[in-house]
Amino acid sequence: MHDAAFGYGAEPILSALSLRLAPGSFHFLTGPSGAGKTTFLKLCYAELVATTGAVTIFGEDAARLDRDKIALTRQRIGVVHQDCEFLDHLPIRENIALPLTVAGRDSSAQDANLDELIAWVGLSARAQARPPELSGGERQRAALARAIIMDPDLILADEPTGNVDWEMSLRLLQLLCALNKMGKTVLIATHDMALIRAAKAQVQARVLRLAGGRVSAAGADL
Ligand SMILES: Nc1ncnc2c1ncn2[C@@H]1O[C@H](COP(=O)(O)OP(=O)(O)OP(=O)(O)O)[C@@H](O)[C@H]1O
Repeated sequence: MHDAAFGYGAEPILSALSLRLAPGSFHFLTGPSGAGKTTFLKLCYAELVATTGAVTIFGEDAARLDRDKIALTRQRIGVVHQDCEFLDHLPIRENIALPLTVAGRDSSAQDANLDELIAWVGLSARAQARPPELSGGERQRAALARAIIMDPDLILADEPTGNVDWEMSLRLLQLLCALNKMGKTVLIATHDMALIRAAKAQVQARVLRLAGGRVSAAGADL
């Protein structure tokens, strides 16, 4: 991001954003409620376009991406939304496979990979359950599996541990740390300072703080 700003109306929510998420890095994004964390993630996903300045995603100016390029770019980004929504009439296994279908890939040809991923997030026994039958922690793990089914380079997670207990938070964190160790860039928006402390024992995590529309960090990568 280079001197990027964004506002939903005339007032900027975010301004003077100049930072780089290096490939393979692990960042937390913190800040009070309403500071703009979700908005920041949406800029990283090209769901919103900077009002001024530039947001560059995988070397491309997000403001100049056409529809096809946006779709291709998003295939390289896995998003875990704050309120992980699913299609309630489909089993969780099919929900996790949905991005493959949307991208026109033959999900049946990737059955083994899909089952391996479902096992990796610990949901094999729940694969045929419908989303409303899952616990909060199971839903979060399903949302993570769906976010990484396309093998993205960048993972954006918005309060991924917001609705789960501490044990499940640690489990989700371990999955995200493992993905980072596989080379994926990870950005997690969270209020949870204990989670950040726990991550620092596992990966080289940097913390970005959003306040007053500006981002600051202790790390050298700003
Ligand atoms: N679609 C929208 N239209 C107008 N204003 C919005 C919209 N989405 C968010 N906002 C406003 O932008 C500001 C930042 O919202 P955002 O959701 O990015 O904050 P946040 O830091 O993620 O908050 P939280 O921690 O509560 O999830 C808030 O004042 C919010 O009301």
